[in-house]
Amino acid sequence: MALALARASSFVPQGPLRGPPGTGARSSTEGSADAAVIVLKNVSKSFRTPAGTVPALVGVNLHVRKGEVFGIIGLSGAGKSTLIRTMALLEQPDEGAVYLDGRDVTHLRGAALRAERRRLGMIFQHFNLLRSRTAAENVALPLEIAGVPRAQIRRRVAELLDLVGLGDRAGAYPSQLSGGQKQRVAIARALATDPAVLLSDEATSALDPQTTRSILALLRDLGRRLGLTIVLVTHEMDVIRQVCDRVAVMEGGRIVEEGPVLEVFSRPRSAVTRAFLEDLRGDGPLPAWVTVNGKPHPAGEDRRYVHVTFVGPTAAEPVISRMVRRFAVEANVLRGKVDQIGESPFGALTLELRGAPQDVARATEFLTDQGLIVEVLHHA
Ligand SMILES: Nc1ncnc2c1ncn2[C@@H]1O[C@H](COP(=O)(O)OP(=O)(O)OP(=O)(O)O)[C@@H](O)[C@H]1O
Repeated sequence: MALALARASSFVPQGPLRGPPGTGARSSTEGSADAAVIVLKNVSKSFRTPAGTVPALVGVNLHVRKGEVFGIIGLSGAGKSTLIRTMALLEQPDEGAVYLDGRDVTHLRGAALRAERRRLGMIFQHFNLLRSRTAAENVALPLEIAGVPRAQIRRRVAELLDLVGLGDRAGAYPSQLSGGQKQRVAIARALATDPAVLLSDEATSALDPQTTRSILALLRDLGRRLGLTIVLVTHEMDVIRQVCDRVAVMEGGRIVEEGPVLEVFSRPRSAVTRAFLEDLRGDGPLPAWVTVNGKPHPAGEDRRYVHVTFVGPTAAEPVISRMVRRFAVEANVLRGKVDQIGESPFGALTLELRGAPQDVARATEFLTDQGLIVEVLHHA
């Protein structure tokens, strides 16, 4: 790709990567390969409303590493938009500090603030394109504001539109483009000033599932090709599943859980994370047809209900059939999901195991020994 987005350092100062100051985070090693690009340290933010003060962020600590896709998920009102707007330097915290490439950018103003913002591209749920401008003119806008010469703008806009697969729609107005195409234009515009970080606030929430997949694949691809760091806010765990490396779960302005996506999906700790994952993990309450008043039936028989999660290589092994052959148990699959998290296989099954208690217990142990994550749901 001609663009190969040769980092346009002429108008975007590239600061040295330094470790974030004293967060206690794993990435605080000076100059390490996974140095944090964005660090938030004890960030709090409230809004005053006629009804009183609304705490939107409460003591938030997090670090986003260079080159990763970092997801932020939460229910409506959890504080996600306020958090990403704080990262985009569009909101200033009441307390705490924000670091970009190791520099404290919490209280910048004027030209210094504008220069840092150019390092942070942002895309939105409703695209925010100017209707009176063509796709090319929308992409050109940040370059015009940055004072880039006309000929250079023309070249770069063409490259950016090619990069997002819209080279042939340069002259189209937003009203002539589909939702997915509009978001592609918005992505090209966000990349125009060659940011280090792309911040996405519910960028796929207005799109159908197929278009969502193509936009997420584009973001993932751009992240890899350009060495971009991507932070995305969503209320859909499926978006996190498809594209993120790590995830933070928010509730009531706080981060209640954070970790690599595979780990959080395999062993969710908080109730809100579990609720988000119920469909993907298939581990809600037992189906009504195996329960009476929430208890398994028929009582008195030797049955155990287990939820097993397979991740990585174990997902490809016939572990359940081996268990049935080896132990005097029968296994009834009550529900299940087999899918992928990023590029790793992931499976989750709820099983009813029938047999003598000692056989059922040994079979359950076997599943754990084979590397599956096993939760016993009910023991009749
Ligand atoms: N400008 C504002 N003025 C007053 N209150 C605000 C403002 N922005 C956010 N809030 C409040 O702060 C809290 C967090 O809002 P925020 O928009 O960050 O949450 P969210 O997780 O992004 O929600 P949603 O998914 O609905 O957008 C909410 O109670 C919200 O009403």
